[in-house]
Amino acid sequence: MADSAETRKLVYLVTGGCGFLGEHVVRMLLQREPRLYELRVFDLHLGPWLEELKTGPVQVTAIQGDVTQAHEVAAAVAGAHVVIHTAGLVDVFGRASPETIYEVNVQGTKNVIEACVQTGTRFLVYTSSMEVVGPNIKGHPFYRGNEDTPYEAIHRHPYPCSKAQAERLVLEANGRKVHGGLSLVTCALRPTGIYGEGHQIMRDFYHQGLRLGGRLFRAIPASVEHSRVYVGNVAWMHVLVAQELEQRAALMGGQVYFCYDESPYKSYEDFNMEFLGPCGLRLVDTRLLVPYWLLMLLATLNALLQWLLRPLLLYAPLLNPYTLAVANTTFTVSTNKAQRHFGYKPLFSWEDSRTRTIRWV
Ligand SMILES: NC(=O)C1=CN([C@@H]2O[C@H](COP(=O)(O)OP(=O)(O)OC[C@H]3O[C@@H](n4cnc5c(N)ncnc54)[C@H](O)[C@@H]3O)[C@@H](O)[C@H]2O)C=CC1
Ligand SMILES: CC(C)CCC[C@@H](C)[C@H]1CC[C@H]2[C@@H]3[C@H](O)CC4=CC(=O)CC[C@]4(C)[C@H]3CC[C@]12C
Repeated sequence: MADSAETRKLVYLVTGGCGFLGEHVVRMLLQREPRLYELRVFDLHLGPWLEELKTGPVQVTAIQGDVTQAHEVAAAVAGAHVVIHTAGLVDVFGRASPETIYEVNVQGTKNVIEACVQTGTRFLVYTSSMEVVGPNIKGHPFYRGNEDTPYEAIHRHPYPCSKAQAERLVLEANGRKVHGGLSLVTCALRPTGIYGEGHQIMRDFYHQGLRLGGRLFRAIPASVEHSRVYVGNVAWMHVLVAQELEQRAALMGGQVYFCYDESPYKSYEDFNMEFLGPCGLRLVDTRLLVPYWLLMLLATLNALLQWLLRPLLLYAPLLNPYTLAVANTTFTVSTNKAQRHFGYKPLFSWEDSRTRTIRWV
């Protein structure tokens, strides 16, 4: 019954649908949204894996496009019931210029909102980030916080600034009249650091460990805790929000939700070792910590080198003053808002999430 042509009526658009998170959202929609008729996957770079999805009962339409181009976005949005906007430039390493980051993350989001308004699309789910809140430039810890926890959210880095601006635009757009006279319903999801199949930085750490003879050196004290969330659960939350937004518009419209699951609070490195350990790497004697002053010196040196070498080549290592500050500041989330508002429960247990990630690494 769920698969019959009459029940399949909805058109979804996923921007950034070929990214790390976007691919999981796309696959999750195909598995868990029985009302789906057409799924539009919009991305600057389309993945070859999309081809295999085209043989199923849902019409999968691959759209190669750029969110900074308003006309391309409007064409993709026209006729969609729901837009899940995950496209973004995730760059905390100085690979792209601040202008490009703003262009994609802020202007791109403006284009998506305006396209919804012009074409009459009513439901918009935005992938925001915990970085919209923190860690802030003062390095204040955010310990077991929720969506209402007071925190001085002050940033200088272009990535969190751009995500914060884009999130504000999305939330302010809630209630705007769209073409046809109905109201736009928007909400924003704030994942903490996402991990899982396709998490490139995890692979980079793995390869670095192999180059160092199977060892990694602890840089961040084990007492600095981070919340992390499995990509499958983040995708599931997006799908659930998209499904519930119409029925619960008054409650959910204009709201933000942290993405959370049962993944344990750990330091960035200890958490990564949950996956890299079973793959044969070890964190060298946990009492031997690289001194903070040395890390800061290296991070500053990296930033200087990046600036000096910019005219010649792109030097963008993982360690810079910003990533060091993020990695070195406790940021943990403890909330049940998503459960209270739209019945979210993680689809994948910690054990499942761990096993799937290890298999992938
Ligand atoms: N990876 C993480 O830990 C977290 C990610 N996020 C957010 O989740 C979203 C997805 O991030 P990831 O999947 O990790 O990144 P990703 O880089 O793997 O995916 C982003 C996708 O957006 C596409 N894209 C970039 N610029 C575009 C443009 N101008 N037009 C169309 N498509 C464009 C890319 O081609 C890519 O496929 C982003 O909005 C990011 O800010 C939020 C919190 C944590
Ligand atoms: C060797 C260093 C001491 C450790 C470097 C670790 C960093 C590369 C990563 C530490 C924390 C990560 C960020 C965090 O998980 C939150 C994020 C949210 C986003 O929206 C995008 C990704 C990221 C900024 C993530 C990026 C890598 C870290 C800075």
